[in-house]
Amino acid sequence: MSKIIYTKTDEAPALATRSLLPIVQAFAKSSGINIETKDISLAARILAVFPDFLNEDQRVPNDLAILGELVKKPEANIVKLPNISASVPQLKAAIKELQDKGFNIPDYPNEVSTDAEKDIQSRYDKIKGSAVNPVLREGNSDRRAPKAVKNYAKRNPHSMGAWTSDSKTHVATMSEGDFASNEKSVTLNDATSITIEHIDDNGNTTVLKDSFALLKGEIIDATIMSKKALLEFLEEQVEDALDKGVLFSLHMKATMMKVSDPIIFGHAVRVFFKDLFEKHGKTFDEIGVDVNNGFGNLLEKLGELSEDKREEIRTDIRYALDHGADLAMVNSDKGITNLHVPSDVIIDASMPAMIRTSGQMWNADGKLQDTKAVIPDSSYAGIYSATIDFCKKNGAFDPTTMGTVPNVGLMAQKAEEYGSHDKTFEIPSNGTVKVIDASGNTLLEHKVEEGDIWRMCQTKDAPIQDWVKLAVTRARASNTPAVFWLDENRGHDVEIIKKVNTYLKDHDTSGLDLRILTPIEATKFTCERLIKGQDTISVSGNVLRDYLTDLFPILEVGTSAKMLSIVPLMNGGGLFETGAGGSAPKHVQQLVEENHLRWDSLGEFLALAVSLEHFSLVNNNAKAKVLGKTLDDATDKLLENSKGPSRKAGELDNRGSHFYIAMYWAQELANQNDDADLKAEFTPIAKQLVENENTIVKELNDIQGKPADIGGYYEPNEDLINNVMRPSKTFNAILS
Ligand SMILES: NC(=O)C1=CN([C@@H]2O[C@H](COP(=O)(O)OP(=O)(O)OC[C@H]3O[C@@H](n4cnc5c(N)ncnc54)[C@H](OP(=O)(O)O)[C@@H]3O)[C@@H](O)[C@H]2O)C=CC1
Ligand SMILES: O=C(O)CCC(=O)C(=O)O
Ligand SMILES: [Mg+2]
Repeated sequence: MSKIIYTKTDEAPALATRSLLPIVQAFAKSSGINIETKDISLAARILAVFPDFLNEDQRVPNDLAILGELVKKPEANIVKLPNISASVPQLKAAIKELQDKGFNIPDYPNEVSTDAEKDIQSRYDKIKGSAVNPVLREGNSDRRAPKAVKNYAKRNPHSMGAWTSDSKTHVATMSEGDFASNEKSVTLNDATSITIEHIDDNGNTTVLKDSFALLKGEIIDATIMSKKALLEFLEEQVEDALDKGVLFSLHMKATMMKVSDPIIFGHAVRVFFKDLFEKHGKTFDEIGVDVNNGFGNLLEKLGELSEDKREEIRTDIRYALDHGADLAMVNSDKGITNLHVPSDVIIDASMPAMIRTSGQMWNADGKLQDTKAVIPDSSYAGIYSATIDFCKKNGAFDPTTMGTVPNVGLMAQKAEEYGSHDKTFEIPSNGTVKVIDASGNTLLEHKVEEGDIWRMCQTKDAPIQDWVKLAVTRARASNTPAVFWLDENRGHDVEIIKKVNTYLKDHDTSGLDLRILTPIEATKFTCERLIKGQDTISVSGNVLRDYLTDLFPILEVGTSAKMLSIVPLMNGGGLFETGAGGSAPKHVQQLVEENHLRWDSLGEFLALAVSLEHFSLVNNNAKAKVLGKTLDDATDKLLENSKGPSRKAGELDNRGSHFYIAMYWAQELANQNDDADLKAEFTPIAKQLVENENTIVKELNDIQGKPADIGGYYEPNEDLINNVMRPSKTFNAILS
């Protein structure tokens, strides 16, 4: 039987689910719509791959693998909430919590020698980083701000920091030796299989990756980040930040780019703390410091040293922080810097947040300061420098008048960089890396040096065709100009441009304004239009999809969580992502401290409405259509009446906002005339909800202000979390 799958994830969205899902299930039940959950939380994903370490009753199914199969089938209808893309520190914390709860799973091995350790590490490495989204995304992405959201932001603009032309904020990026400069790309005329080999200067060959299949028409590209060039660049930037009196701030995507970016992150930590590593490097090696997992790893490991040694090193760290360039802070009260944990500052969200705040970040004194945003690879850094230049010239964007930038993103089947981690290698010695096809021809070749990062990406042809089609469809449906953000100076983009030009001919493009511009030109073009209130669709590859769907939404509507984020699956199913934002760990902290959840489930409301509509089409279920339409109308009403969560304890929070969506939804169902059964069912429910509005809201607000116990972070206790998230007896009684 067909159903809607609602994903159980982590942190704030998972908390919200405990409150929202019972409402949705109650509303959908009489229409024959089954809403089932699949648990893809970090904790569940860990438990799922270690059945051999667990008691029978502790084992859980591998829900992610099940969904990974489902997305390839036409019946797929999945509402996907944001989940943790775990950095190593997060992974270790989750393992520890599960172990403390009696799950006998192994530690994350820091170093591996035995086969057993290798096996454990490889299981954990599959869970690490962005391990969920790439599995589910069997389609391209269509993200936009719904009209109601845009209108709400125009009427209730979020704060925007002012920009002046004398701001010292800037983006620093490499001009040579980086991924962008070294990229080579080819399109395959025929299907083949390839191996990746490293041949050292003495002629010894190591297979980096065994033979794997490629499809006809697939684009592959390979490139390197030169370690030498990177270190030189980082050293210059640390010095320049000190000279200019701006904050040094590194912006990476260590979660998605889970092999390359932690390595780059580690280099940045070592360069920033150069004297410290020169003086104590040997000690750090002895205690197994691995700053690819952030400077926090070093601080943690200091615990293994004698008190004297530890104090000596701490003194040197303080000296380095006091006399070096100022570091951007994640939490100045707690002394957590930009370099502490690779998952604390994630470029897609961190750069727009900075641009929204006058180009400033927090310094060690908790004050805002101009910033040097260090983005080593220059492939996409230009979009941020162009935006910053635009703000310096024109001032901050004005949410009350600016246009909107929907995105059509090439994402399906692990397209481009975001699918590259199983083909990314830190090179052990000088030599050559070759991609060799089944007939022994070398398709791509790079000279490499010890420490360089070599990587290869794949982009299949069918997703590109689907993406071009989606772009034309969106441009037509919204009558909006669409720009392909592609750079004719990059190897990979040249191959994509050829295909775009070919596949555009498959569609009726008459009267449409379609262009291909480099990312920098596209940024300027889009920004010029934005301030005139004009809309422009960005049609982009996978990385820019990620960057642009945080950048513009955060400027336009304050957060990407309010975006409609649809993934039309290539085999006919639907994946409905909620927003484009993450899972906001700060929100859980606030709930635990003062029982207030400021998570806004707007993204969930929007996703559910489209999921219901999709369900009605696929299953010929007219009631589902009515439910979807009325949910959308209820969402409009919620926005109109400002019933989103506040940020302060004692005021309406996530749970209160869910009460209002239920009340408005019931009212819309009572008022519609398309389905008499639903009208009859929901008329008395709407009445009860309205009559009890004050009681329920009071019940939901009165419990706030005190700590809330949910019995865990990664694996909360089901009873506790349900009690915390469903505290209104009156509301629960009406729902049941
Ligand atoms: N699709 C996915 O599965 C994604 C997962 N992630 C994961 O999420 C985690 C956090 O990522 P991060 O980059 O910090 O980005 P987030 O999007 O979680 O957070 C940035 C800020 O945006 C605001 N925000 C985001 N969503 C909401 C919401 N629904 N309601 C209210 N405010 C919201 C919060 O601001 P404020 O605190 O001011 O209220 C938050 O601190 C990481 O583990 C990351 O891997 C990240 C992106 C996408
Ligand atoms: O999967 C992830 O880690 C992040 C995804 C993301 O940021 C996005 O899709 O916008
Ligand atoms: Mg993103």
